[in-house]
Amino acid sequence: MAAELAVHRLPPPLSAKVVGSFAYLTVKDRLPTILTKVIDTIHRNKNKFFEEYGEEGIQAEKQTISLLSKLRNELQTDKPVLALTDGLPDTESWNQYLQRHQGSEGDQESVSWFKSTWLYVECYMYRRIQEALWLNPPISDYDVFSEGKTQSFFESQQAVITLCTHLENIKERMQELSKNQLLEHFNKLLQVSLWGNKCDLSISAGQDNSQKISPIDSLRSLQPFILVDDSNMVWSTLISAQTLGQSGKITTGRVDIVLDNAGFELVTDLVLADFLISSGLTREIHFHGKSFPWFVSDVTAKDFHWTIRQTMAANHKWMSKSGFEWQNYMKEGVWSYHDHPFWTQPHEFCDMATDAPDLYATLQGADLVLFKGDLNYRKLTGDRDWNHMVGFDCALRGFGPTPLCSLRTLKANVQVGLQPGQGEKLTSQDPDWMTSGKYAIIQFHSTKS
Ligand SMILES: O=P(O)(O)OC[C@H]1O[C@](O)(CO)[C@@H](O)[C@@H]1O
Ligand SMILES: [Mn+2]
Repeated sequence: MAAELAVHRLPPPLSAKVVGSFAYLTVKDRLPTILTKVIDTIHRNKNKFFEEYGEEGIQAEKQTISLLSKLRNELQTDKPVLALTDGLPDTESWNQYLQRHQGSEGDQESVSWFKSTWLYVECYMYRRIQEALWLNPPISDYDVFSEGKTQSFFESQQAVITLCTHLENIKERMQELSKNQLLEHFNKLLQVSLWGNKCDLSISAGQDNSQKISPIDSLRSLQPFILVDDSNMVWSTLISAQTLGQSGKITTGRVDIVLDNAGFELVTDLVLADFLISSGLTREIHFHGKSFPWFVSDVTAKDFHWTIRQTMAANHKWMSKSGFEWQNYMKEGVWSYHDHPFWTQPHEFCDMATDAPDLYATLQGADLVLFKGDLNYRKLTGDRDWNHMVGFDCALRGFGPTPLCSLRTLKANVQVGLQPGQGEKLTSQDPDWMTSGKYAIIQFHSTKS
């Protein structure tokens, strides 16, 4: 890997300072659009705040909107990024990160929305939204993105029912399935979880993203759009995590799923996780979500538990049966939900071992970690402008707590581990292949690099 890095000088992180780049268009257009939608959402809920909190609620609504309008102006006029003032547990680490970014001379101007790195300013925007709410109790814990996330769930009901019915059919016959049949079902549900990632609200700045067609029937037609498919490595990692105990009983491994979006995507992850447990392939699943609302549609603890409750309450027997099963897994500790602050900070994952050694150690306890989505891929690879043929292990720059796999639909112009000529061919066929969400990867890395 070191040799490869020597050959491929470390490319710069993507930044909006490159006029016309995808980062530039995101910072110039999409982030202000998202902020405007947040302001509109808060304004639209003004009466709700009044009903719940009286005059205080109105004051808080007004104050929050003025803070967010100020934030939008800073963003649109490329002002210096400001230190956080809300005194939350992570405020210090955010402000230290900003100081490091400003360099020793404390050059404030150099860290502005269009001059700094895209990954940093985009993460920072969501943390500033949190600050605006946090500074204005009693609406501090209002989730400005909840309407979009719940809508994505409700509008995907048909697909959810199809998925839960499909899972039920497998579970009914689980004992008689051959290993090949098990592998086939695994590959299908891995791909369903992969394509569930198309449904994220930040890329569409909140536009409709519900899943309308059958998630199973569409797999065959989507197959050609998977640019890297290491699913066989994922399968063999699961199998090799199984050990034969003294008593002749097979014990299986632990899989961690670093979640991305709520709504339909979360259901696809829960279905995959249920299959891993009910097939006996895995003994335990740790889910990792966000500790506050993030990138419009990312999963918070509230979303996670709400989704299980909603599935239980469905008036479709296989859907509600799945929901009760999932609640049971949580109760028994077979499944657990975690939300370390690191996931809502701007760090590249190669810094995790130093910046969040406790989280790194947690992930080392898993036999496999699945990273869902585009933002996680950007952080795995440092959001850098890599040559597409650079190896995934090289781009990870030493991050490797345990064998890992990225399940990602491409929504940002970062992609490594392609074959010679593959990137060029895609660019000639489909110029937006890196950002349209049409293409995907199942990209694996074992720690034995
Ligand atoms: O929900 P996902 O798959 O992480 O997608 C979020 C991505 O969408 C974008 O907002 C699109 O540019 C990226 O900034 C971000 O990485
Ligand atoms: Mn997301």
